[in-house]
Amino acid sequence: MTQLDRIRNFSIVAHIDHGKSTLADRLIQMTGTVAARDMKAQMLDSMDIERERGITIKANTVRIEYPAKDGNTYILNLIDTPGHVDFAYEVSRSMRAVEGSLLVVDASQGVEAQTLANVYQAIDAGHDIVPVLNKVDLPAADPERVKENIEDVIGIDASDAITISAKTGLGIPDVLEAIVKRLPAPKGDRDAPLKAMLVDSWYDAYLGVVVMIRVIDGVIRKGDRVKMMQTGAVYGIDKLAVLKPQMVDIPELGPGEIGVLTASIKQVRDTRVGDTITHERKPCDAPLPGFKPAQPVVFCGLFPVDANDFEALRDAIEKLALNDASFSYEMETSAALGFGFRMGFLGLLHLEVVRDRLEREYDLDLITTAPSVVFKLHMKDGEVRELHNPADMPDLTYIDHIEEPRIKATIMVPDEYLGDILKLCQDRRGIQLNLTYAGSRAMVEYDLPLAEVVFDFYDRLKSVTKGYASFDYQLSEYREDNLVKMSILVNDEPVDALAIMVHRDRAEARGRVMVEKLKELIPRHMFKIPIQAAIGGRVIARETISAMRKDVTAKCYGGDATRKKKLLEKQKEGKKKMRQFGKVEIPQSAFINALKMDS
Ligand SMILES: Nc1nc2c(ncn2[C@@H]2O[C@H](COP(=O)(O)OP(=O)(O)OP(=O)(O)O)[C@@H](O)[C@H]2O)c(=O)[nH]1
Repeated sequence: MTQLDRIRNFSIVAHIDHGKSTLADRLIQMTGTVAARDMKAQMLDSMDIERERGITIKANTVRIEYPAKDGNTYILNLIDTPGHVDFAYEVSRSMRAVEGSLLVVDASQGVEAQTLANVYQAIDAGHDIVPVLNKVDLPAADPERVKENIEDVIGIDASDAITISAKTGLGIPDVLEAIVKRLPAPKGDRDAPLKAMLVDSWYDAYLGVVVMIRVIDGVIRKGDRVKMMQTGAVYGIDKLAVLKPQMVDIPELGPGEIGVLTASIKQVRDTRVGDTITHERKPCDAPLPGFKPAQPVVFCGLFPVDANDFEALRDAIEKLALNDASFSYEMETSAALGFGFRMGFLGLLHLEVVRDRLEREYDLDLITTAPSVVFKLHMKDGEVRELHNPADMPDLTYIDHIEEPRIKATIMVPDEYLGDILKLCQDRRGIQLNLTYAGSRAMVEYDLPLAEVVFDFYDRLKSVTKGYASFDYQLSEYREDNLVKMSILVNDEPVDALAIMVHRDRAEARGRVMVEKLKELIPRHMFKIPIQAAIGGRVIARETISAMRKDVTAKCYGGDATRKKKLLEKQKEGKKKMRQFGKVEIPQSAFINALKMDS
């Protein structure tokens, strides 16, 4: 048995909440990789937000040593992958670094949209797949039905699926044996020139940039001088380690192995995921086929509520960018909001995570403008421009036509909610592509404009189906449509942060909803405030907030001074979350809430 024969590299693919992290924790625990006293629930979800929200964002990895029943000790490298649609690109890149997958399906639920999307990525990457039915401790678990479901919907053999409960530990030894028996060992040539794949990289406060690699051929050692084939940069390796999951130094990594290195790399942006690492002196012939870099698809403006916080915001964004190369940012000025940043994200969840971190970890109060997709403006002079911000929309007379990104969405939903889903998709300008059934669940595919999905589609989908629908999407193409910019005027002043691109046929309805919402969201002032939605110079919807005296202490007759003080303080507190537009104060929450559609 060679060294390679004792290695297994794998990932776990699952729909969100089907128990991937719990299973990973169990595998770590049962092999004694982490001493029981150091075991925290969800070992691999290292970021606070991840733990709080229970989602895995950054792919992590762990090396497990497992003494198998055949008497050999195997090295099992698990790469953890995120489950949410926004992070599909992270899934695809980690998949290329391993040979097999455990497909975890909740035995009380069955296959969901992200199970499908993730397992297809594993199949594309050429993986061998071991189906694992989790949560069999639940009374609603029906492993036999879910086996059939896997065979029907995914089309792989599930007859020897392993039934487990990651919660109680039932069946975990079978999973470990199956990894060794049913997944292939990696291939590679120790004597060939070094060829390693850059799988991931992140910023560590003590070590600087840490790079995760998978060695394909050759051997990498501490002190080696290596070259990144795509960027051409050369580095000396300072540290070589494996993750257990904490770093443990190791003198070398051979073919099939997964580990991390540090090499005085300044920022994560200097590393390209998918790049090939080789020796400077004796390089390999050809790099590995590249990865597609992550492309931001959702853009929005982020502005500090307090203009004095601009420098603090810049600082915070630069710090976050050290660790997350997947969002883009550039400075933006808005007539209404002052200085801020236009930022690009992989999806809405990504946007929320980044905004949350800025607010929480850096103690900033932020205004988020309407999320927008990238429109392509075909100008009359033949130029094609990308529009990241509706506020930058040029005069219509220069534009020949506008294209918008479309997606192919897959939605899985219990029968009884199908009608609601079809209506929701129809309302969002969807075109139905396909409708199939697996048992009492329907799988429907829609062609939808991304712009109609980025905002609150996912929330709506969850609420109309009481959480039972699952959803996944892929970008498909850019297509022409009748799109216009709708402006919102508050007290006759256009508020650029509320401008959106809409389909002309929907403009009136959207405009009406927005002005009605704003009427509720903007508090009364001492004067009348007209709120209008307009396309070009034409007003398409209008509401008016009537005037009011706003002496909040007026009702406190007599001398209750503390009560009066409290009220004034409360009002001051409220002010911090307001933004001044001309004479009108608009609460921070209005910017997002005005855009929510109730259809
Ligand atoms: N009853 C029961 N609950 C389980 C089992 N495995 C996991 N859970 C629970 O299911 C929920 C989701 O589990 P996670 O391990 O966080 O799911 P995940 O797939 O890693 O989710 P993401 O990290 O968000 O992708 C948690 O509340 C777990 O405690 C099980 O075998 N039985």
